[in-house]
Amino acid sequence: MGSHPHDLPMPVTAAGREGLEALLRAPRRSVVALDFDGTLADIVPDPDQARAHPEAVPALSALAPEVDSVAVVTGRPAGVAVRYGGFAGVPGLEHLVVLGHYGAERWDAVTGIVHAPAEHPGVAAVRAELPGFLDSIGAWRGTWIEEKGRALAVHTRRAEDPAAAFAALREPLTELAARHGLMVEPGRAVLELRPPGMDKGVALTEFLAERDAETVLYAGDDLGDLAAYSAVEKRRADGLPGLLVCSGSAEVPELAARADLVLPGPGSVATFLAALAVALRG
Ligand SMILES: O=P(O)(O)OC[C@H]1O[C@H](O[C@H]2O[C@H](CO)[C@@H](O)[C@H](O)[C@H]2O)[C@H](O)[C@@H](O)[C@@H]1O
Repeated sequence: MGSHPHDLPMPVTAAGREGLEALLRAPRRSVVALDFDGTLADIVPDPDQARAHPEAVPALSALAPEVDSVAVVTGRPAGVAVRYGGFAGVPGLEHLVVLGHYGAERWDAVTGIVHAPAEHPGVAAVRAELPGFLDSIGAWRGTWIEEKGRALAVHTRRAEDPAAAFAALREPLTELAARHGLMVEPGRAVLELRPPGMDKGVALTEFLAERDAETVLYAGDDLGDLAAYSAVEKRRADGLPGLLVCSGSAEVPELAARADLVLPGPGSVATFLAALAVALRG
């Protein structure tokens, strides 16, 4: 990987280099949008123990005043991401926005309020059926259900063979979800049953339109981030610059293959964001 004049790592694609140049040239027209788990927070076996990397919030609070806005775009409930990220009341992050549940929920630091739609009725039905359903198809030891309020996630990271459990559960859970008007969102050793109609691409596109942004930097690590990648690629096809950053892992090669810049995990993402803040401050 080459180095940029501002001591920033050089994106490997021409489109990515254009995106970074545009961000450096016009930061006030730029949005920085980031996924939470795996990008700002290291992956851990228990989702309740996930926290922002110690360098992530200081980097974001240095960067946010230099750009139009910073948004966290996550599959987590917005309030959970705010808590686990430690995002509330941080100097520099007074205008942070957290788009939770793949954009169905929104928390604004300015108000401290989460806006959310009514719960999809299929979630209650799946909640009632899921434990028995998993038993009936032969529970994989170590799989467990995360209660997400507006969705339910079946985790396989703690199973004896996480990849085999994921593969075996994917089709039956997709059928269960479809019976109740839900969809399955696959992720890193997780299959989430959630309402359709929103994804990170829609959420990001709407946020960029709201901000009238010219340039976007999007960083993610998981399959759910591919929709946001597609949104940035579509904007680039329309002549609007963007930079796609991947918080890399062996678990999700699909994202690295489409990224302009692959960084080895949340610690490196935080270092990159801090360097970007320094470069923008001149
Ligand atoms: O969109 P994200 O911010 O990346 O959230 C997606 C899912 O993240 C969580 O699961 C992932 O992180 C866990 C903690 O590190 C890990 O144990 C799990 O294997 C990962 O898939 C969260 O629990 C899910 O609800 C989110 O959908």
